[in-house]
Amino acid sequence: MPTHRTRIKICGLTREEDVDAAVQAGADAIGFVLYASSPRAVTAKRAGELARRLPAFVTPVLLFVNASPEHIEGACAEVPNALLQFHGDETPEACRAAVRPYLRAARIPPGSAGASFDLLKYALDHSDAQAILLDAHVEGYGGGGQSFDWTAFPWSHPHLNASSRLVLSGGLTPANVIDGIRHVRPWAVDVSSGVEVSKGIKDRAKMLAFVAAVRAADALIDRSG
Ligand SMILES: O=C(O)c1ccccc1N[C@@H]1O[C@H](COP(=O)(O)O)[C@@H](O)[C@H]1O
Repeated sequence: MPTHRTRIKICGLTREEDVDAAVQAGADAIGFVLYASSPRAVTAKRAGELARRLPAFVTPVLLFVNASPEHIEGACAEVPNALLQFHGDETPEACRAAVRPYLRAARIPPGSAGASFDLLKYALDHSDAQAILLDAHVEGYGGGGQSFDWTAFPWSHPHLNASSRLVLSGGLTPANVIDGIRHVRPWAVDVSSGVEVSKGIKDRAKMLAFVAAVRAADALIDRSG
């Protein structure tokens, strides 16, 4: 019996058929990118249309990068049950001001520089976030298909892991997600590029393979200790 069921978010969806396929594959959360510079950007109205396809217990996530309070409020009006994801340079105060549950992205520098990122301080500064979403530091803020060094941090620190506050993202694929879960032991994983045909267009077979790999990790990795 698995000791943990890793939650799965699939992000950057733009089409009805991809939303339906992601839900059928077993995603727990579906992300919509409300950042105009992203190739996966959707408008607030479009996010609302797509989110209304989601069944109960599948959470819509609205991703923002340095958005104005008006933009956030307008998008929340379209998707009233959304969890927010702040993926830019937002301060803890700006995140809190949205008065919604949110994920806060931490953008980890590549390679050995990752170890110099003070993740504990970051998590404490953003203690109101439901979870800290770990991503690689890339041009354009995110969605770059790049991984960071998963061995860079003391993941077993009680403030990070025992409180189930980590979401692993950044360059995850069906081929590497088991290894990522083994190293980081996150509450959830988040994928975009790794399940795509092209930016914003998802691949049904890759989404199924990704979910199957996460379930295999859950079966293989003992989280009871
Ligand atoms: O998807 C985007 O275009 C994007 C743009 C700006 C900020 C974040 C973005 N996506 C998020 O980036 C991570 C990692 O994505 P990937 O799997 O490496 O492609 C993920 O949280 C996406 O939600």
